[in-house]
Amino acid sequence: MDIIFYHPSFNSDYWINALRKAMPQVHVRAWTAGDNAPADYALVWHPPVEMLKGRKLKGVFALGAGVDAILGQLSTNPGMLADDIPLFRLEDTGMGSQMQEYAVSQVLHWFRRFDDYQALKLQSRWQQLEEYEHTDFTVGILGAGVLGSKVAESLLPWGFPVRCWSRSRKSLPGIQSFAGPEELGDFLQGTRVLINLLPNTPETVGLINQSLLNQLAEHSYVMNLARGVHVVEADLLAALESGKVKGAMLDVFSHEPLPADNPLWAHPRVAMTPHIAAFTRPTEAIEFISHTISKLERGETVSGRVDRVRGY
Ligand SMILES: NC(=O)C1=CN([C@@H]2O[C@H](COP(=O)(O)OP(=O)(O)OC[C@H]3O[C@@H](n4cnc5c(N)ncnc54)[C@H](OP(=O)(O)O)[C@@H]3O)[C@@H](O)[C@H]2O)C=CC1
Ligand SMILES: O=C(O)C(=O)CO
Repeated sequence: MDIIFYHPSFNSDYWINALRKAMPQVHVRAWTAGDNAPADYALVWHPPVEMLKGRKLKGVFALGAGVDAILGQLSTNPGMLADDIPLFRLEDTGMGSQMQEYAVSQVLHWFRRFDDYQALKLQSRWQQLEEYEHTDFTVGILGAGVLGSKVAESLLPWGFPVRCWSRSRKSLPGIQSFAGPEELGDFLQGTRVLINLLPNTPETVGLINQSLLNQLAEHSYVMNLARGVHVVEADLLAALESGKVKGAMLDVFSHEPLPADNPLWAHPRVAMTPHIAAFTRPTEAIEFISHTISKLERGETVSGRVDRVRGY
């Protein structure tokens, strides 16, 4: 069996060696331009079209959780991957716990008013503020998939009311589930902290806009951990100006790196990180991929297959 590997920024030698160790019976090679030799599987992130075009593969693995980039490539280059070649993505593989750390630390930061205390500190002011109540700090998570459900679970032990919104109804202990567009309004009403973990699809682009933000609780907080295109930046800035939204924590942006003249950089109530909420962890990712390939080779059912029509 042959596997080809391409990632624009990962250390290919490291990955190839680790893949060979995990699957000693398999020939793994880094794909380079002009390599048209046959392969059974491709492991990719932002692959050049020519890498996949015309290949008769048994499967393609995206080396991340989101498949918006590769599906975007496919929509402009339909011949890049035949419809019958399955596309897989990484499910958790160590990203869940990273998302939990990010979300819990930021929710606690807002809940304990460290943002307000930092602002006071910058004015050299010693002032004790009124405490927030857990009951006024409902956390609502957009997306209750692999990562959203893990984030939801991690917030429960801290005493926050937690709810999630997804396409299908969930049954997660202690978490209120809202499903579909008809229940979005009820989900937003009373949500104080909104965490986004939706995939980037035609239905979710621009979802976090003026209309959605207006439905949140007063002095709410927005955390975007999914994709920049989910948020209409001008609407978020307006909601911050009006005070409807008190603070935002953004990991992802419509244009990455965020251009130097973007007003989000200078906004005092916007915190940001450069798309680091969750990294692909090689050990866990390779375990997932090798396990999935073994099952596919045995004709068994696997999880992680992307529904290309649905978009995630
Ligand atoms: N910032 C970063 O470093 C990283 C960001 N990400 C982003 O996180 C996203 C989520 O990852 P993951 O949890 O693994 O994805 P999943 O596919 O497991 O979960 C997606 C969730 O979104 C819900 N959903 C999708 N479309 C809609 C819709 N139209 N209306 C309502 N709910 C919808 C799904 O509902 P249902 O369950 O009913 O299908 C599901 O609950 C990725 O797509 C990626 O963009 C991922 C890793 C790192
Ligand atoms: O896995 C993903 O989708 C990512 O965004 C990793 O940065």
